[in-house]
This record gives sequence, structure tokens and C-alpha cells, in this order.
Amino acid sequence: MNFPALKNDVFLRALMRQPVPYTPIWMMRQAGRYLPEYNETRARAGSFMGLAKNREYACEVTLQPLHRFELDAAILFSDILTVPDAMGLGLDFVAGEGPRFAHPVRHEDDVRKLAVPDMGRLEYVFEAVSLIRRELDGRVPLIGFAGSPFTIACYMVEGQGSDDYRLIKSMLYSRPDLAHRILQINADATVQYLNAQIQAGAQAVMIFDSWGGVLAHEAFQQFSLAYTRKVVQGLVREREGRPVPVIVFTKGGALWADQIADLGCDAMGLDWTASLGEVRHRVNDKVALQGNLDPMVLFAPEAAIREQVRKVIDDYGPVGNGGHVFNLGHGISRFTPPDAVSVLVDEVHTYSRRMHGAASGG
Ligand SMILES: Cc1c2[nH]c(c1CCC(=O)O)Cc1[nH]c(c(CCC(=O)O)c1C)Cc1[nH]c(c(CCC(=O)O)c1C)Cc1[nH]c(c(C)c1CCC(=O)O)C2
Repeated sequence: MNFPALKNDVFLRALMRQPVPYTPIWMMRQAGRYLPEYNETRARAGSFMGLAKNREYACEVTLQPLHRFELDAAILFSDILTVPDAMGLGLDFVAGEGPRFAHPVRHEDDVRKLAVPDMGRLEYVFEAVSLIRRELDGRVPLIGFAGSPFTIACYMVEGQGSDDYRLIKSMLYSRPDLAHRILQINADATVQYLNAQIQAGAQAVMIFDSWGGVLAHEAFQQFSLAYTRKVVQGLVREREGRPVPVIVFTKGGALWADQIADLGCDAMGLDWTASLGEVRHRVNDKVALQGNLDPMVLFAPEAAIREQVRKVIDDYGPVGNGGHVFNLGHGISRFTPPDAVSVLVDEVHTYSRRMHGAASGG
């Protein structure tokens, strides 16, 4: 497949720790409910999965935030739960309640029946990736993504979101054999899924370990980190003559930063509880860092947003060789005023351009 040439590669360069003229920015959940145009398209599509499963709609909402803001990357519009949906668990998004599976995986029988799905059932995702690449016309790179094996397993076992993770944790402690089988299937499926996204045109990939941080220290190593490593190790790392960087984001994972940096990924996402400078020092620039503004800063007045942005950039420190991708510490709130995002993007670009200029003596 031949796609239009890339015009802005600042995001990819920063991830590979190559020199950049300014700090690139994108936002987790940048295509979402804080944008009125997203809500309009979603209403036309009828449901969340109606949006995600139609490549024209998926492409339209992926591009919406790029029409408004000078973001340095696009992220595929989809969800981490498409993979268990393709396994036959029956995904539904109940209005106001979030995702729900009709057939959760709770008993030995359910686990025995589980298998890596035929990637043909996820063809709608790969078609959306290729369409978005064409429509982006090389403006910025496209990020593909998947959930970590553990985070997907949380939803598969709980059947929905959870406050205490009682069912999945009960399984880890009482039937680790069942948990390991689910995690191995998820890891194998995720390798195939991400490689197919890369094949279809994704220029970087991100693994969301949103719930790894709820685990006890030892359980994290065994049930989350070990399987994220299997995914990272199975990925295709070069396409179209350039590296395909891999980002791993474990929410609440800063205390395991050294181990995450050793997974073989190119970059680590951090939530707002971490100090970028402290983690950078600890991992000795082994990987790039992505983050980590508290999304709630976007509810403050303009001057406060600008001040908090500068603090994050200063915390990372001198960027001569890239290594920092600005992001929020988690997804943008659906109640965020879009004008606050314009302020955020402007401050990241103008302030970091000054810093980068100063660092190179210009
Ligand atoms: C845990 C998780 C999910 N999905 C995802 C994660 C990992 C990231 C994280 O920790 O937030 C990842 C995800 N979900 C979505 C994207 C799209 C790309 C983007 O703009 O970032 C991405 C990268 C769209 C979405 N996925 C969802 C929405 C809101 C959906 C709507 O229109 O109803 C969007 C834009 C729904 C979703 N999907 C999921 C939940 C728990 C929910 C409901 C909660 C919520 O409303 O935020 C599962």
C-alpha cells in the first residue's frame, strides 16, 4: 500500500529520541464526547459500536480533533474491547454505564472455549486504519492501539468496569492457571491485532494497560508485565522504511518505571502522579516519556492552564534529543471546554519551541 508522504514527523522523532524543533502533543481520547461534532456523528451512527464498526464514521471522528487543533498525531478511533468482542463475548456500550459483555469469562468452561479470534472479524478496524491514512494525506502520523492482555482480561472476567476488581483478582489468586490461559490467548491475539494495524498503515502503536496499576507488586510482574512483554516482543518494528515506535502506558505504573522501560518498548506513558524528570532520571533516558498533565487542569482559567503546561515541560527538562511527547495523564474529560484544548496546544508548541531554541543556542 502506498500512502501520502508524511509532512510532520515530530511525534515519531520524539518517540525515537531524535532531535525535534518543539515538543509534539496529542491527547488520549482526543476524539470523544467533549466535541459537539463527535456527539453529532455518534447520534447518526446510533451507537458507539455503530461508529467503530463503520470505517467512514471511524475515519470522520478520528479527524475531527485535527480540524480544530494543531495536534501532532492522530489516533485510530476504536476501542480496546474490539478484541474480546471478536472472541464472541458480545460487547455492548450501555448508555451512561460504559462497556458490558453479554458472555463474560468466569468459569473453567468459559476459559476452555476461549481462542484467538480470526483477524477477519476485526477487518473493519484494519480498513478504518487504511482509510484514515489516506484521508490524513500525510499531515501527521496515525497511532494504532490495543489494550494490554491484563486490562482486557479485567473486562472479560468482570463483564464490565469495576471498582474493586474482585472477580479478576479472585481468579488470579485462586485459579492462576485459568488466568494465565486467558492472558496467553489475549497476548497472542493482541500481537496479531497490532501487527495487522501496522500492516494496514499504523505508524506507531500504543498498549493501554489501564488497570495494571490496581495489582499488588508481585501480581503486576506475573499477570500484567510478563504478558505486555510478550506483546512488545511479537510486534513488527519497521514499516515503510521507518521504525514503528511502541508506547506502553500503565496507569499508576510509575513505581515500576524501570521494569516497563526494560520491556523493549520505545516510550512509556505516565499519569499525572509521576514526575517526568524523576522517572527520566531513573530510567536514564532509555525510553521516551509521554504525558502527563492532569486532565482536570483543562477546567482552570487560561493563565493557569499555561502555567501548568510549562511545569510539565520544565519537569521533563532539556529536550535536545527529543524524548518527550506531551499528553494528558489519562483520557480527556467529556466535560472539557474545547477552547481549553486550543490553549493547551498553543502553550505546548510556543513554550517548547522557545526551550528547544534555547537548548540549541538559537
Ligand atoms: C479502558 C479503555 C477502554 N477503551 C480504551 C481504554 C484504554 C484507555 C483508558 O484507560 O481510558 C481505549 C480507547 N477508547 C477509545 C479510544 C479512541 C481513540 C482516542 O481518541 O483516544 C481509545 C484509545 C474511544 C472511546 N471508548 C469509549 C468512548 C466514550 C464512548 C461513547 O461515545 O459513548 C470513547 C470515545 C467507551 C469506553 N471504552 C472503555 C470504557 C471503560 C468506556 C466507557 C467509559 C467512558 O465513557 O470513558 C474501555
